[in-house]
Amino acid sequence: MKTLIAPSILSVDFNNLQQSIDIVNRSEADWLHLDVMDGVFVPNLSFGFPVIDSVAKTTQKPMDAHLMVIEPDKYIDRLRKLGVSRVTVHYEACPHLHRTVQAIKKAGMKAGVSLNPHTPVALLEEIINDLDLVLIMSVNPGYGGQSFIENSCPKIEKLRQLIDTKKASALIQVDGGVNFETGRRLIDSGANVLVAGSFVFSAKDPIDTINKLKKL
Ligand SMILES: O=C(CO)[C@@H](O)[C@H](O)COP(=O)(O)O
Ligand SMILES: [Fe+2]
Repeated sequence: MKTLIAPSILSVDFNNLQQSIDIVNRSEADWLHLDVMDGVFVPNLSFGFPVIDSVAKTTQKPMDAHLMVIEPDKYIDRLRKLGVSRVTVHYEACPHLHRTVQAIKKAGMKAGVSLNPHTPVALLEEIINDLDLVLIMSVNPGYGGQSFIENSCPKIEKLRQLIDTKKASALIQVDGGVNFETGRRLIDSGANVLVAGSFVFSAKDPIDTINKLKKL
């Protein structure tokens, strides 16, 4: 399948948020990645419902919410009402992961599970067939602009093997430190969806950068 690109607005200038949404709208991006952080699951706060509500009004791309929060179940209904298409929760934040995944799907959204860099893919064995997406964190979640963790490529190969063995259909998304070079290697390892934040929005020509990532 073709690689999907999900630009993250975490590192944009929020004084000019509309400008960044327009960039993504005018590009060949597939989804718009929204990083929600609660300052508890990760050591940072980002944005929540008021910002997602504003974004929802003008984005032409499906909204892909990456919840770096504890107790994500509390937010599922409001995300659905705001028009979010996919919700990804963290394995490490969900003691009742199966229940959380079912609640996301019951609300009519696609369900993803994210793994921190230290969390083995084998832990998804009993739930992989219920998932629409697995998000491999290639940095420790919490901040944009960090360097890529090399172990992410062999980890994606293991996940691809698990998905194939189980005849599952989950997409493999990767998030953190993605650029042309790491992006190429991630695709070769089996990734389907690349999230890119600072690489896109610090580029001279963000639209061209998104379109080139798409062609990797
Ligand atoms: O989830 C996160 C960070 O926790 C990401 O989505 C970042 O926004 C990616 O930023 P870059 O590494 O691409 O700058
Ligand atoms: Fe993210």
